[in-house]
Amino acid sequence: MTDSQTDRSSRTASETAPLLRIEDLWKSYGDEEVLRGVSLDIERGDVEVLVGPSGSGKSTLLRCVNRLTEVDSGHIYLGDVDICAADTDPNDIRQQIGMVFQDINLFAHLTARKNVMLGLRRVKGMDREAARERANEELDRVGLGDQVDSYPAQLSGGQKQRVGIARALAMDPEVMLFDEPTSALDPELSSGVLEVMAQLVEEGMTMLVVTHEMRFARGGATGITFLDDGQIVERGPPEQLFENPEEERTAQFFQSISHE
Ligand SMILES: Nc1ncnc2c1ncn2[C@@H]1O[C@H](COP(=O)(O)OP(=O)(O)OP(=O)(O)O)[C@@H](O)[C@H]1O
Repeated sequence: MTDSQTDRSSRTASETAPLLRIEDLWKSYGDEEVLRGVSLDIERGDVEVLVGPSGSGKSTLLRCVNRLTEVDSGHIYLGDVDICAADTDPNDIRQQIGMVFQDINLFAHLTARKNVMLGLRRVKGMDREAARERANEELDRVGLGDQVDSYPAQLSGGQKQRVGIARALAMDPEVMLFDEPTSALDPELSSGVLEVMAQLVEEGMTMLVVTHEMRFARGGATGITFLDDGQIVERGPPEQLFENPEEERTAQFFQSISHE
């Protein structure tokens, strides 16, 4: 058993307040109700995988958690901070809740190290040397210790994605959000990214992940949330959703993706 698994199983009652609480979230675009009363508690060390059909609202939910999308109503708390409150600075939230997107948006004119250093310098206010050292450490953590001086054009898609992960980790986030981090990558390039994500699971990182990688969901998730038409249909441990779902819609969904 790893340390992180021990930590999860030995949590005491006083420590069980969720790290992230999503409460009755509603979001529409025009007439389309995309999130319809979503509530979800994520505890420290949880790895929650969001699955659901295309257009069910998975990305929108992640974007609300990172304040990239404003909610219509409902609340999201990180600890006791209301992320959605008008006086909460989105930039503070984005340091504490790192996000990795499907599209890899690195600065092309900066090396991997400088891409990671940018936030450390500008947001954390670190001096150049400290930021350089920290960037090296984070790139090492994602297996790119030998690529710190490479420019994005010299890196594979999977390596670029790992630079993006290192950049988010450098902010010391409490939670990491992943929005289909491997779906733009060929299978062989995905594996390095999935290995880094598995390593973060081992380290006990709290993660909310949208992915079609069902092997990661089965092996790495502490919970699976099945979202359909903007509502949570079922949530439970991976064994339940994969093997013994309570809801017919969940069973149909997992059957449909097993034929893909
Ligand atoms: N900025 C936007 N403006 C208008 N409609 C949007 C916007 N973002 C998302 N939508 C719509 O909201 C619905 C849910 O989109 P969302 O991307 O959250 O779904 P998803 O479950 O992540 O889908 P996918 O698996 O295809 O990425 C879709 O119908 C989408 O077209």
